[in-house]
Amino acid sequence: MAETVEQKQEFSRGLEGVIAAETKIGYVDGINGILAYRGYDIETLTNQSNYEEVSYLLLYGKLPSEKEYIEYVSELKKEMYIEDDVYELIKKISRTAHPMSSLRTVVSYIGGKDKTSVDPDVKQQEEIGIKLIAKMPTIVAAIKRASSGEDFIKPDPELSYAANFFYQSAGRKPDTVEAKMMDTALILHADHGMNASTFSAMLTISTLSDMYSAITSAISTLKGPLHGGANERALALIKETGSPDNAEKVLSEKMEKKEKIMGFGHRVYKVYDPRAKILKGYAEYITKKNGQEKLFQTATKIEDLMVNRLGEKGIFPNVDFYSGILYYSIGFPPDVFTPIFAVGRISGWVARSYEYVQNNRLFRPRSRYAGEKAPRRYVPINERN
Ligand SMILES: CC(=O)SCCNC(=O)CCNC(=O)[C@H](O)C(C)(C)COP(=O)(O)OP(=O)(O)OC[C@H]1O[C@@H](n2cnc3c(N)ncnc32)[C@H](O)[C@@H]1OP(=O)(O)O
Ligand SMILES: O=C([O-])CC(=O)C(=O)O
Repeated sequence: MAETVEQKQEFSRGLEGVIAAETKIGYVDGINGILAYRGYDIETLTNQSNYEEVSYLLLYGKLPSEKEYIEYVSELKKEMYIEDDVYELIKKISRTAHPMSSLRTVVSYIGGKDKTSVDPDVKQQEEIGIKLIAKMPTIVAAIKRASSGEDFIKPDPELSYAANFFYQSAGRKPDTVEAKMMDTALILHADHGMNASTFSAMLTISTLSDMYSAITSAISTLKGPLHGGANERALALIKETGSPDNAEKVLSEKMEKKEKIMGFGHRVYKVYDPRAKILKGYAEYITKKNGQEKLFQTATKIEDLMVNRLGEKGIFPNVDFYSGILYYSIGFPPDVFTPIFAVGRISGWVARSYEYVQNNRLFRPRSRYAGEKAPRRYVPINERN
């Protein structure tokens, strides 16, 4: 019998190193620690731009003119509201669900209300994507408030994307530094190559399913602790450690049990994640300002020990290690950290899914069969032991 593709080809566990798409959106250099969106490095964008502009850049491939910027922002403001039944749903499910599960359900529900999701053409996929970029902060803030038993706060059209998210979540307007920190965190999370959740969105849209479904898939994928879910667990580790003096003992116990240390390691970066460097600076600033220095000192002690032990293997803090301290210090509960990641990542999910579907080819890898050889003799039920 002729050899099949599965028998002939080497396979890559977890698709490591496999290049499955071409993109003009974002560039990740895991050896030199570089992350750039459309050619602009993240250090420049976080210093000089804002989330709305970065979102436009990811979607349309260029920085907007003043007119394009005003139009894009007003489109986001027009679409940022959610309806009363969505608030009701959020109230109901937030009694028991983790905020990431609520987010997944809410995006799916909104998709069910939108008739364009039935059989969208490519242009409609983009329009749905922009609606979701606009609504994401409103949805996540509402989930945060419902889970904490607080009343909802509607969006304020006078505020920027990041400030509005903060305002609806916290119930007060951010000061200038808080607004800048939130904006920076959202920019840093906006896009990151073909990470698992982005791949999940692209995979879904490659079947010509709709953008709501693609984003629902992405949220489901981001939730896991090996991906976006690590930020919540990284803070839990820092809090469990309690003080720098305990770090050695806590890490040794976990590593003896072969537990992964959350917020460390990366499939692509074998050096310090450039996003973690920026977030670490903000985490240091805000913990000092809020009298939570111990949290930061404990985190840096964990970092030092981890880098000493595993730096040679290319294991350093990733984006999820310091983001949690930052969010926590400005008042967000840990189970909302991964939904905040989703607020930032929504632009990348939409941009990459839209880019892909414009030049679509179904994703369909194969797996090597390692089971029993066919044909097996079928044993009737009364003869089986
Ligand atoms: C936004 C993001 O998604 S960033 C990533 C967030 N996830 C985390 O922080 C969870 C912790 N980290 C990890 O689990 C991993 O580093 C991943 C999943 C992110 C990437 O891992 P992979 O490329 O699949 O590497 P893999 O899990 O195979 O690990 C390779 C080796 O490094 C070790 N390693 C990797 N990360 C860690 C870690 N965080 N703690 C301890 N050891 C680690 C593994 O135990 C393995 O060791 P071995 O070769 O002795 O068996
Ligand atoms: O790229 C990855 O695999 C994970 C990651 O850092 C991200 O999605 O931001």
